[in-house]
Amino acid sequence: METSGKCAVCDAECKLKCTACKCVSYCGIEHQKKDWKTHKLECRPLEIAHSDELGRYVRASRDIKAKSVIFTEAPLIAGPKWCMDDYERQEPIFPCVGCFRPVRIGDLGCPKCNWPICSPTCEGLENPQFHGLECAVLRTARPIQDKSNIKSLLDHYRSEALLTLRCVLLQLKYPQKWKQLLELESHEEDRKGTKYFEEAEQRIVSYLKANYLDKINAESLKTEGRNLIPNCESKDLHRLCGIMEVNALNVNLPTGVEICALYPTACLLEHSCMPNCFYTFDFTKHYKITMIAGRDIKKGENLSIMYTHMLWGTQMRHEHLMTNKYFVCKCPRCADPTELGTYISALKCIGPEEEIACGGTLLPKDPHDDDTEWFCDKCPVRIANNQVKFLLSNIEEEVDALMFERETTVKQLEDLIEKLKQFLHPNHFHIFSLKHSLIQRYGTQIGYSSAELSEEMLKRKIDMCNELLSIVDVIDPYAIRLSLYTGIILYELQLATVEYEKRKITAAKENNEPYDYEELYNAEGYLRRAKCVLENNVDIPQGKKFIEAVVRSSENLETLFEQIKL
Ligand SMILES: C[S@@+](CC[C@H](N)C(=O)[O-])C[C@H]1O[C@@H](n2cnc3c(N)ncnc32)[C@H](O)[C@@H]1O
Repeated sequence: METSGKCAVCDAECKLKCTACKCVSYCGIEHQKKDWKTHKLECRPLEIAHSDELGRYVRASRDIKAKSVIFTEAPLIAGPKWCMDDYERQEPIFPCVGCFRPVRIGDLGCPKCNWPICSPTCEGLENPQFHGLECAVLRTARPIQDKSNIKSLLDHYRSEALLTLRCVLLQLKYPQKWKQLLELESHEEDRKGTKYFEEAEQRIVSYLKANYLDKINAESLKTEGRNLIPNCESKDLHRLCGIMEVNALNVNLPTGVEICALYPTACLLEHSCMPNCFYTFDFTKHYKITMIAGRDIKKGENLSIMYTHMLWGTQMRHEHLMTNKYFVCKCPRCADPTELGTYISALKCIGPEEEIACGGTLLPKDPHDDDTEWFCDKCPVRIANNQVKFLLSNIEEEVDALMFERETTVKQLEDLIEKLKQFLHPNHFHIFSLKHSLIQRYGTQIGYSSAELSEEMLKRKIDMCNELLSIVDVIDPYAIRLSLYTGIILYELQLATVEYEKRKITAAKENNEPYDYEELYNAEGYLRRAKCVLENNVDIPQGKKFIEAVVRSSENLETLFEQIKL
């Protein structure tokens, strides 16, 4: 492909580009060879393109093999979570301004600005990409009067405003990063008047201006005749909030703290409900992101990640993408009322008359339309979307209440599943999450240990695992996004299968009958697959825990095989 540019070696106008990444130009083969040692470190199998529908997007510039690293990059900026719920704002735990380690607000403060820190020797305090620059701004605020009042402390030290401040300050020391940041999509016009805009106004924009930025600039205007920090009018700060809303990736640290980061290339990947890439973060190297191919990707294919939750139904995903990212996803799953035959959003029809259930399934006519009708595939029943929404919001409350309980019991989960089956398709995402919890309790909860489970219960667990597997295999066939969920299902399926088979082995021995190994070989296969899909989760505590459990189960199964063969 030929496009004009300047030679990376001699700066001459030229038309040849590196054929692999198409990002760097050369005047000829000689200079390309000369530059290869440097360029190969950043030569990436991608190119950035533009369309009216997507804005900028990224596509593969050559075939990419599954599981290969597509690129690694450092963030433009990282900071504490910028968009919080009310309950999060009341938490007295604060991410250290230097390194995000969780600390108690009011305990220890930065020696210069007094914002919460983990230790006066924390490395991030001097680092301009973390607290180094902002410290000079934060110390200009009036000191807090009542340090014993947690509420005033939380209002004075607003961690949610720091990322916006860090973005603004980028221009002072990192002009190239600032330029890249401003090139990111902000949907600033679409945001105006939304509740997110209003919230950002109250919690971030007016707070930063009133307490820090306006004062600093008024002072510098007086003494130096210029704004010390340019581009920090309300509209500029709102644009930055828009950039964060549309692009920021959440980074869940092993400490449980959630932070947000913006990346120059990773933030350009488009959304798909069936993405072909996934990413991991390096917590030791300042939150570098690594983008990995989730499956084989063909040259010319767009690279995609998932911006929303894969286990939500289309209407919830649609609402999230519309209100936070301002677009309608047109992927095959979103366009199909059955969601690729999984029926993950489907309801049960109660029939035209209350007493006679028709056994049919209710589906939305147009999953994207807020006024859509839901129709039954067996009888003439039609339901308005508002009614469905009302039913689902009540169900969601009930499911959440149970899931957030400290010790949810098997009985509670079984009862709620039975109750919800009257209204929801058995594959519905609410039932999916309850069943996913339940399979992990069969075999572990007091009174339900493996040995205590009846044959019928073991069978039920096996069936449930297979049902869940059949859903994830359709919506995430390469376990790109649901790898942990899938790994857990496979692990639990194997546990129940082995326990069931052990009993069959004992019975076969007692009756002097031959034993058929098939199911045990299947269990071996579940473990192999679990190991493979969990690979992506080595860096997260829950993933690590399950990988270790899978390894232990493999050893146990090997021992069992040896014992039977004796
Ligand atoms: C994280 S940004 C991606 C980069 C962006 N296209 C740009 O030009 O900077 C997200 C925005 O890209 C667009 N986008 C991403 N995926 C899309 C999709 N599947 N369909 C339509 N627009 C999409 C939307 O405007 C969305 O708000």
